[in-house]
Amino acid sequence: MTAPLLSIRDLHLSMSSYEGKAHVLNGIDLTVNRGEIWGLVGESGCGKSLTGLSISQLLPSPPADYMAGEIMLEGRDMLKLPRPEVQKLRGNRIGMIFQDPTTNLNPAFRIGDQLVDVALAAARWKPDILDCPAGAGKSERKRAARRLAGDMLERVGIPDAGMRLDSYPHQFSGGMRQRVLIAMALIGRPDLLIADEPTTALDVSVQAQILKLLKGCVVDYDMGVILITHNLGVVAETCSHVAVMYAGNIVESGPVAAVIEQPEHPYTRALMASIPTRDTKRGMLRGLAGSVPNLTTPPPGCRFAPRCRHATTACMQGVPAPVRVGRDHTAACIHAKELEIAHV
Ligand SMILES: Nc1ncnc2c1ncn2[C@@H]1O[C@H](COP(=O)(O)OP(=O)(O)OP(=O)(O)O)[C@@H](O)[C@H]1O
Repeated sequence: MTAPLLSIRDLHLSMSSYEGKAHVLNGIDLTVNRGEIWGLVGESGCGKSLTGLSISQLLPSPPADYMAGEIMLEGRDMLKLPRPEVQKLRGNRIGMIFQDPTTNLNPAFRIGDQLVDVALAAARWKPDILDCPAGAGKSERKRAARRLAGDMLERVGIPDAGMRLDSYPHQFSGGMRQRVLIAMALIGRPDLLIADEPTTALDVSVQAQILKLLKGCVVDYDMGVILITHNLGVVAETCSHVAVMYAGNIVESGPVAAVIEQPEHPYTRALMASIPTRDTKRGMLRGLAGSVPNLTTPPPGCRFAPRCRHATTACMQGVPAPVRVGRDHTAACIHAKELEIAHV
């Protein structure tokens, strides 16, 4: 049997700050296969971005301290590999897209030059992405990288791609800049793409185009994707699977259809109930009371218990293990089964 593309097991991460050590990831388990788009959702501060940054090993240590666990990328543990090996895997296996395209493109350089630089760097690990003979000289490689940059811009839907290579970032709209970042992330043909809030800064029609583009790329490039978002609507539209995070734990995970249609963890239900729908009456929107706990001094047991209307003293006894509530569908709640019955 081949190893999954990504397998995270029991990952514990703490971050040091002036307040002390915050236990920001508290036993994360996540498996991503090729062809799957996993949505990582939860309120602000639940550990979504830190999970993404941990996979690509982009957190400096200190303040980051991996206390336990493993992050296996096709069978190789990112936490145990020597630094140059990690850089190599990050360079040729993992692509990343961040939220703000303005800060991730250099305003002083033409779009084409920035894409060419990324293509040439990626070709160090994967020479075959450049369509030129082995042993080609510097200028031939650069011409091939520019051809590839033009192809990628076209692939992500930039009109007149060849000409737009000479534009500067400020000459592009926000949606076009985000497409450039997607082209940049895909140019090295990564196996895993981590997209952290890639459409939050964009209007809804551009957001829909970008998400459609991502879905197409998963099929074309046979990648796995982790899409970090606050928006359950985006997850429902785009993802095949979802992991709901709360205060450093994955509290529910499974196929999108199962989790969205039959959420089993009280936190997921509360998140779903806070989404306005056509039927939501004025003044009737149910927000989620309270806030994510301070992770330097988290509550004992289930971290959601202080905000949960179903909590009992048993919930304070230990971190609940995920229980199976459906096919490939788990919820980390000791009351999940009984609540499921009450819910039907
Ligand atoms: N460099 C850091 N030093 C100390 N604590 C940090 C650091 N970065 C993040 N944290 C803490 O880790 C927790 C998780 O942060 P993270 O950015 O992963 O949350 P998130 O779910 O992605 O939130 P958002 O949706 O707002 O981006 C938060 O409590 C945050 O304050």
